[in-house]
Amino acid sequence: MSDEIIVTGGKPLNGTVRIQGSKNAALPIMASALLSDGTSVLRGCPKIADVFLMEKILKALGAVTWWQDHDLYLDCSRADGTVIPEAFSGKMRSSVILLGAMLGRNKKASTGYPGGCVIGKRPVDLHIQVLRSFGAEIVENGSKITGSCGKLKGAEIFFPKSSVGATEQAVLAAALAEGRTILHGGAAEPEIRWLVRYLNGMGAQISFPEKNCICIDGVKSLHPGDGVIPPDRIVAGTYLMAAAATRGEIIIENPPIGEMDGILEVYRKMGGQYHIFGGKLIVNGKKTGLPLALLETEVYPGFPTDLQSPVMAVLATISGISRIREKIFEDRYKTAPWLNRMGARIEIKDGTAVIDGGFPLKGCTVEAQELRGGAALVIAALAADGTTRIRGCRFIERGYEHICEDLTALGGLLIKDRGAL
Ligand SMILES: CC(=O)N[C@H]1[C@@H](OP(=O)(O)OP(=O)(O)OC[C@H]2O[C@@H](n3ccc(=O)[nH]c3=O)[C@H](O)[C@@H]2O)O[C@H](CO)[C@@H](O)[C@@H]1O
Ligand SMILES: C=C(OP(=O)(O)O)C(=O)O
Repeated sequence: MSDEIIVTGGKPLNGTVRIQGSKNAALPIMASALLSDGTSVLRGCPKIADVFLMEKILKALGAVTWWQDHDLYLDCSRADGTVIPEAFSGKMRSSVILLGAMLGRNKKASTGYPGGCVIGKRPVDLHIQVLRSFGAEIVENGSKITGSCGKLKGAEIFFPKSSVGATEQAVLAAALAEGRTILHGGAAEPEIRWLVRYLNGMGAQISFPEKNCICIDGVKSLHPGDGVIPPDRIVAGTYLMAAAATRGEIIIENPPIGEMDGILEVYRKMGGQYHIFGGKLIVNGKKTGLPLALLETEVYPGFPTDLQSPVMAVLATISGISRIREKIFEDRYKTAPWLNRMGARIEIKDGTAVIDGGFPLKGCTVEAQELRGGAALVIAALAADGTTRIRGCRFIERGYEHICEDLTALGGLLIKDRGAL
């Protein structure tokens, strides 16, 4: 079966776009539904492959789920399963954060190792340390992680490095644990705050007493949650980069503007212009044209690793030498050879991408090997002359609900080709 996006490029984007709900906010909030015996609602939830997969896992654990438009209902009254099928866990990184919630609920949990984008080693040692800190016994046996516990007990945890997933794991485990948990040096990404807001809406007692510190007073029970999933800052950033690469002018109707400082700063350094009016982000990418001496990916509020490949595609359109150093995931440069096939000149030297930009990009056949790398290929294809066939559309669909429709409405021409079924 064909699994391609066909892009006819060469035209500046122009028009207005709305941003879907955030994948990385929705997934841990779905996990939090396991902490109550009732029906939780996620409003404005994106209909993307990873959300559908998390829904399948919750169903395998006994939840009953349904959708009303973009509102996802999760009835977890009988979600007492303790085993995540390996076929599901291996397809998604976020499957691992269910362990804390499952242990909190059912005292037992087992899963295969998590999958997700292949962008580096991505170990789970911090997740396991976190769960052990709460008193859980965790055994790793070849392909499985198995946990058991009595009542989880609150703990003081010092994270040796910032990890979004391990922080979510700790917050989910602590919500129903006995006593107080204090997390030092956990991740500060906005998705953590969205999870906390949702859990507090369920009756959890979580606060941020000072910078880099989260305090969770465990409660005996939580009621079901009901909350909105925020717009996706990475999707907003992707469309911003698409406007920059094509020197287009677009309006983003509902940007999560408070979460985009690091992204907008880099866009501005490339010569891009924008202003905010009535909560909308008005983007003028016409003057994009300045190379970046060195862009480093950072934890929040710095420039996010998830937009590293999209910005690389933009830099390929800008004359001069730019450099990108990926500091979070050591193997997140897989898109560079495909961009080179389109006419870019990118070399990876000692963990740094050196982009000699401004050479014309030409449509050809390329292959997405992971989610954001795939989005970067879409951006390059929009800026290229001619037609590009991007294989591996399924990776892009893990996180983008309607990238073809959105960018076509902005004047790009994208067609999904699934071939004969
Ligand atoms: C579903 C989701 O929200 N995914 C996001 C999440 O992934 P994820 O939660 O997997 O990323 P982490 O923040 O945990 O990873 C940060 C770094 O810590 C390392 N690490 C992580 C866990 C661990 O147990 N041991 C360890 O060494 C990782 O290999 C990486 O180098 O945050 C990443 C960093 O912002 C984003 O790129 C992903 O889009
Ligand atoms: C790396 C990503 O996702 P995951 O952690 O789910 O693989 C991403 O969203 O860019």
